[in-house]
Amino acid sequence: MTTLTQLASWQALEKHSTTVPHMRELFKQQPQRFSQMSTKACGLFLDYSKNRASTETLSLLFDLAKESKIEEKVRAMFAGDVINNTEQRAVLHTALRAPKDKVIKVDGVNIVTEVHQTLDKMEKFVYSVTSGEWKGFTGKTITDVVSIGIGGSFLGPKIVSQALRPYWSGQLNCHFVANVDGTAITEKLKGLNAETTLFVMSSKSFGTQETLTNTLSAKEWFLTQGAMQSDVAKHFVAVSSNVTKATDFGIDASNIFPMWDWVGGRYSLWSAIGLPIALLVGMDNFRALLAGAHDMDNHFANTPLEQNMPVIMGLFSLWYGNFFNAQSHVVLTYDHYLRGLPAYFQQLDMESNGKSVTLNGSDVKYTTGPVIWGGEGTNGQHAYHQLLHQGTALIPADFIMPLNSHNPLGEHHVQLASNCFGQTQALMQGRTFDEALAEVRNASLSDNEKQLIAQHKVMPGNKPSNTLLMDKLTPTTLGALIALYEHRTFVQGAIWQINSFDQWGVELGKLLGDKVLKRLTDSTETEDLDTSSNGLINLFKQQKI
Ligand SMILES: O=P(O)(O)OC[C@H]1O[C@](O)(CO)[C@@H](O)[C@@H]1O
Repeated sequence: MTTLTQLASWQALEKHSTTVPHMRELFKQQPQRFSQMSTKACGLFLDYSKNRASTETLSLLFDLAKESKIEEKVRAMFAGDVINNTEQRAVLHTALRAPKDKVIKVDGVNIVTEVHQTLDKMEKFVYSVTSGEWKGFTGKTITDVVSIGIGGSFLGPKIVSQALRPYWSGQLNCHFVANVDGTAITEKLKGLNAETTLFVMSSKSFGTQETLTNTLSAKEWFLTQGAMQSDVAKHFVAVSSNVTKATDFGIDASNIFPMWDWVGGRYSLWSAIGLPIALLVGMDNFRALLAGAHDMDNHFANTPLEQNMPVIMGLFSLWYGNFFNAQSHVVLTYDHYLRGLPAYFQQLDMESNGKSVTLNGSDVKYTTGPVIWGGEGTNGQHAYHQLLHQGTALIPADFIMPLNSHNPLGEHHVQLASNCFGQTQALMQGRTFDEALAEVRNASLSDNEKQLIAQHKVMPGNKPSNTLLMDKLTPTTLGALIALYEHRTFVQGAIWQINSFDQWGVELGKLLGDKVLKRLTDSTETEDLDTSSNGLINLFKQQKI
């Protein structure tokens, strides 16, 4: 494998990076920049004109994608090749949204058939619960769902349910529990009625401490509310690839929804892990979510690199990380329903591309995944946007906004849009010293004071952003949007020559946590670790400082 930094396109980009003019200049030089640097796919519109890129930049970035054999790597993923080389697994979240007639084989079995069998099982279950056919242990209809899971088995269902709030059928309410902190489950259970509560336990491995502990506590609570052990089957269902462990745990075999090794946790909301979503919005809307993602899969797999949205977005993020030392990337959603999306993209990208070893085991010699963070516009404008505009760090931004609101209330949406577009403009053009001085010209200040104020008002601009628009937030556009970010993550990982589909760093945390747990629960003083760990463990045992 040729080292990434030895590629001709990489070296050309390195040289070129020092020559790209300020974006103000680029907009002057290229009058058609907006139409030339925007694209539409799967109900999404991407304006990428506010990036530090000339036509030459773009062509060099696409050269890098070609030299990195992106198209070949995309084909390998879709075909089910074992691209997760450290776990010897195929990576086929795309199969979860493939139509019924598609054939994708893993170990000789057409997994699309299994996927659709599971979707049908979900459909029956969702109907049974929402129609009131499914009864709790005292014969009452289910009103509340408590979804227990963590990581990918939590964040996807939670964020998508939140985003699709306008599509909730209204029969059910859903509560999500992830943290092992007993406060989380205690607070969720307050006010719930065991007779009308259904627990969905989501764990691919069925071995995750937080989820097992929370489920046990939920079961204990359930049994203290007048229910018997034999009632558990009416109130506990599980989603897992480990059916044996789930049945051993006491979940009725008929209440277990399967998932598979070829789906990574952070890519699993499209599987039965999405059951809480389907319970809330109904199966038609869940299938629409899958259809939107499938549309983006087709776009990604079949569109030339130059018009390929995930490729374009992936390349730009890499451009700033590797050639301008950007260490983080901000996602700003101008829609209250999408307020959780930055956290979802954070997990997706940072768990995937937070790697420092290449596929063949050598240390990477370049920056890989950035810190992904963000929040809801306009709130962030009155907080951390200050640093985006005038801080010393370069932080590329994605602005995401539906053109039509689900709640068209007076002037709210037009004001929201003006803020969104205004921010991207301000980031791009900044404010020069002369402009700042002109603004304070008439202030009753001395010349020196005016100069000083103007100096503080200077904004360098040239801060890159993408703007993603959609007509309206629907299950379909949301599916396409999330799949877009999944593929953007793939593009970057593929260019960096890393495995975006394992998570050994997280696994080590789990392992050490288990070892510490043993020490915390035995009665002897801990002396065999480093002095800090010994000290902290022993303080915990004493239960006072
Ligand atoms: O679904 P499981 O097996 O309980 O795992 C939960 C999460 O734990 C991780 O393995 C690491 O935290 C995630 O990738 C995964 O989504």
